[in-house]
Amino acid sequence: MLDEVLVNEQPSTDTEETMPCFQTPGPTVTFHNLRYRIKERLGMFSRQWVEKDILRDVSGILNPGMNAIMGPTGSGKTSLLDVIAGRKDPKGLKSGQVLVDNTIVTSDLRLCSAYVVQNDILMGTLTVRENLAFSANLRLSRKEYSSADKQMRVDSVIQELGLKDCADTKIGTMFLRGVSGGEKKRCSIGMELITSPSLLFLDEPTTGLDANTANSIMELLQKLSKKGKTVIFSIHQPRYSIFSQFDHLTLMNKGEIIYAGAATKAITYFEELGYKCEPFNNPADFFLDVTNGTVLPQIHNNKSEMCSNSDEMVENENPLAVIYRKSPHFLNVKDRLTQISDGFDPEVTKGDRVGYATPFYYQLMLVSGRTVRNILRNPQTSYAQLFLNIFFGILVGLIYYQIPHTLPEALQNRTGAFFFLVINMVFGNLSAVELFISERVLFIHENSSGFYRTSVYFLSKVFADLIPNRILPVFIFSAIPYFMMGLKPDVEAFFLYCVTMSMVSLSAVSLAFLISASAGSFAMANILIALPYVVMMVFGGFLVNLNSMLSGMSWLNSNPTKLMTGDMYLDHQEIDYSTWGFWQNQVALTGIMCVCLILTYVQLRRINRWK
Ligand SMILES: Nc1ncnc2c1ncn2[C@@H]1O[C@H](COP(=O)(O)OP(=O)(O)OP(=O)(O)O)[C@@H](O)[C@H]1O
Repeated sequence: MLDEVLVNEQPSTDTEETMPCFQTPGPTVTFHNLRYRIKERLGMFSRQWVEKDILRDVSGILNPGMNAIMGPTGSGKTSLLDVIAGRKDPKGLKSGQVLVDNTIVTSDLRLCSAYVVQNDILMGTLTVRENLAFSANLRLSRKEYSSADKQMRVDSVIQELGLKDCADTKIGTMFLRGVSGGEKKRCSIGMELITSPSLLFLDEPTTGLDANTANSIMELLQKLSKKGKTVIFSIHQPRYSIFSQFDHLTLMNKGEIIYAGAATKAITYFEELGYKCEPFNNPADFFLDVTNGTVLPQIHNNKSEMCSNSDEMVENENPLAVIYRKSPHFLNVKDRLTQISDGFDPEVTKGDRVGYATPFYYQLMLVSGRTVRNILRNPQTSYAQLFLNIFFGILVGLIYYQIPHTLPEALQNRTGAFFFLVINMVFGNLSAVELFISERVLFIHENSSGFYRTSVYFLSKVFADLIPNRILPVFIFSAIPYFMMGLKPDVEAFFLYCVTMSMVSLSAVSLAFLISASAGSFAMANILIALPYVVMMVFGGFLVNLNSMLSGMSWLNSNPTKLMTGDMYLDHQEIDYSTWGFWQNQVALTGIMCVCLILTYVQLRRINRWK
C-alpha cells in the first residue's frame, strides 16, 4: 500500500531540495575488501595506543531481499552494517570500498538510505502520528509533495505498520508512560519509511522486544523486502520463525566472514564441514555454537580436519574464515566482485544531488514548533524556573525591604542587594546546561539523517529556551524586588535596571549553552559551569576590591561603606558611572553572549556523529 503511493516517485532536479532515493527494486550493495581499524588507548592515562582490526578484509554482495548479518557479540556485525551504511568514522577504514548498484555513492549514503538505530530515538512528548508527520514534513520535498500528500503518506505508514490503535498516543518519556516497545520500534521504522527508501539498514531491530513483537517486526521487514526493497540488518540470536524469513545470511566471527550466502544453504554448508545440527535445534543457535567453538565437527573429512586443527593456520587465523575464503560460495562472490570492479568507472558517482529536502526557514519553523510543543508538554523546568524567580524576587525584596536612604545602611544594603540579584541571575540559569545534553542523541540522529541543518536546531533551541525560560522570568524576578526595595521610582531607571539584569542573565545562559554543547554528560557540565561562575563571583568586585587585589592580591579589610556616599564608593571602586561607563558594561555582556553563542554553534557542528 505504501509503495503504491511511492512507485512513481521521481527525484527532483533541484539541487538544493533534492534527496535522491534508489528506485524500487532496491539496489545491490557490494563491499570489497573492507578493513576497518580502531585505535585504543592502553590505559586511561597511558600515552600508548593499540590498534585493532574489527573488520578484516571482508567482501560480499547484498541483493534486494532480507539480508541478515549474524554473529556472536563483538563479532563486528554492527561495525560491518555501519561501514556499509556510511555511519562509521571513515578514518578507520584502511582499505576497501562500498558500491551501491556498482557505483560509489560519493555524497552521503546516509541521506539517501534509511537507517533504524538500535535504541529508538523519538521525541517522547509527541504522538506517533506527530513524530511521523515531523519526518514527512522535513524529509519530503515541498515541491513534489503537497500537505495532503504528506498527510496521506503518514496515514499509509500508520496503516502499513499496524500503528492505527496507538497513532494518537504519545511515545513516552521518563515521566510519562507511552506506547509499548514494539510500537516504538515500528514508529522508528516508520520514521524512515516515510521517504520510501528502497535501501533500509537496521541495527538489531529485535533487541529488547518479546518473541512475538520481534516476529511481527521481522514479518513487516519481510513484507517490505518482498516489494523489492534491500533490507540489511544485524541480528543477534533470532528464533527459528525469524531465521526462516532471511534470504541471505552473513555470518561473522571476530571481524571476519565465516559464511555468506543463501540462508537456506547455510546448514548444508556447515554439515559439509562435519558439523551436525540436531533435528530440533534452531539453526541460528547452531551457527552461533559453531562460531563460538561450542560445537565441534562430528564427521571427519578433510575440511573438518582443518576446522579442528588450527595448528596449520597462521597465528590468529580463524579456521572457519579461512575455509570460507576457499569455498565455492566465496569464489563465486569474488568472481562477481571482480566483474563489478572491472566494469566500474570511478568517475561515475551517485548521490551528487544529495541535499536537504526542505529550505532553511521551513526547517526552522517546524523544529521551533516542535521545541515549543515539547516545552509546553513537559513544562516542569519552565514552572520551576518561574517559581524560583518569584521566590527569590520576594526573598530579596523582604530582606532589603524599603532600603533606607541614610548612611551607612543605604550603601551597605544596596551593594548587598545588587550582589544578591546578580548572583541569582547567574546561578538561576544553571538549568540551561541540560539544553544540548538531554537531546544530544536525538539531534545527532536527526541531523545525520538529513532532517535539518545544525543551525536550525541551534536557533530553535536558543529561541525556544531563551524566551519562556530566561527572558520572561527575568522581568518578573527583576520587577518584584525593585519596587519592594523602594529603588528609584523612575521609568528610565527601571528600564536600565531591567536591561542590565537581562544582559547578565543572557550572558550567563550563553555560557551555560556553550558548556552544554561541549560536555558529554550532566556531571561534567555541572563541574565545568561552576568554575566560571565562581570565578566571576569572586572577581565581580563585590567581594574583593579589584585594585587592591590586582596590585597585591591582598584582601580588602577596610570597610568602604562606613563613611562613604554612593559616588565616593563608586570612585573608590574605580567604577565609571558616566553614561558610557554604564553602556560599556552592556557592550561587554553582549560580547560575552555573542562569543558564547557562536562557540556553542561551532561545538554543535563539531559533535562527533561517527560511531
Ligand atoms: N568506535 C569503536 N571504538 C572502539 N572499539 C570499537 C568501536 N567500534 C567497534 N569496536 C569494537 O569492535 C568490536 C565489534 O563491535 P561491534 O559493535 O561491531 O560488534 P557486534 O557484533 O555488533 O556486537 P554486539 O552484538 O554486542 O553489538 C567490539 O569488540 C567493539 O568493542
